[in-house]
Amino acid sequence: MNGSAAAHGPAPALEVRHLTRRFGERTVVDDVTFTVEPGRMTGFVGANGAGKTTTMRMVMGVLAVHGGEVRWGGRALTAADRARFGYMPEERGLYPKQPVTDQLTYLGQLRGMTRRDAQAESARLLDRFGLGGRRHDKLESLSLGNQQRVQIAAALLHRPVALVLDEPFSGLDPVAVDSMVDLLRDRLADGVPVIFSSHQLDLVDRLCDSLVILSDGRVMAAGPAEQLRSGGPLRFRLTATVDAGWVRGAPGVRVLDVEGATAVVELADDAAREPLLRAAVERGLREFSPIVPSLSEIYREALR
Ligand SMILES: Nc1ncnc2c1ncn2[C@@H]1O[C@H](COP(=O)(O)OP(=O)(O)OP(=O)(O)O)[C@@H](O)[C@H]1O
Repeated sequence: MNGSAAAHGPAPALEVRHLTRRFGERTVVDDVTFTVEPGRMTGFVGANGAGKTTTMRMVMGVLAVHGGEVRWGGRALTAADRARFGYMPEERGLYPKQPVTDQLTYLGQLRGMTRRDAQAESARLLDRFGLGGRRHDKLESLSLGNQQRVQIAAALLHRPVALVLDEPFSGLDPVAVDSMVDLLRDRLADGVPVIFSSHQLDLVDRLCDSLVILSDGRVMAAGPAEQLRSGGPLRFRLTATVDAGWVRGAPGVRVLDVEGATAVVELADDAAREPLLRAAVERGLREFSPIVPSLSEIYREALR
């Protein structure tokens, strides 16, 4: 298949380094650095206006860069590299009046596929989305969710070596999200780096291996999900045999919740763990378990 990651060996990481962009006097992307590792689904989150779309546009060469660079395979990303990327822009960009399969085939050919390959791959993708029967319909006659599926098919058609997806899940029902995720997982298994922006934190939590959190054009946190989770606050749930009110006096311990014999606490640092555990044992310890934060909690924490 033309341009497939498998045909070229595993894809390299996509590295965003000190990327900066201004509009007039305002710096809307400010020294942004993160890495999208091959085979990792990276969620790109941040409030409205944080700079996600602007960053993705610079990665894809749609918008000029005012500082920093994007690297691929250890060198500056080129237009030829980008042609092998899959991009789903915020402004979706397919033609409403054209039949679905015609425009997918055309796009595939633009990206170097043969007509036959492009037709076969668009048929396969449309089938995977349950749209096989609609392939000759005009795009505008499809529901918004189905139009979104076609947009995704357009980004995936040429088996891209990296995926940059701006809000790919918005407007999709849960079944459509799952079929899209299945397709993305196929690409991830080939070692393709995937970054997608989203406001749906529950989805990000469920799907992402890594996270980039942006606020006002700056990276607040970035890295593998497990690393961000372990770097979060030290929270524990502990249950003893007596009323848990006693934890309130424990040194280095902030009490988040007490209910009967159970308390949820946050430790100032790791040194507070041992004395707390000893005190709990003296009170008939039953449970002392770490609370692993969800990515959405990490997100909220990073933006505080
Ligand atoms: N062409 C432009 N001219 C002037 N300002 C712009 C332009 N494009 C974006 N901006 C501004 O840059 C900032 C970042 O916008 P951007 O669309 O990148 O944010 P975002 O994180 O993608 O937001 P959303 O989640 O709402 O899509 C915003 O304040 C926006 O108004």
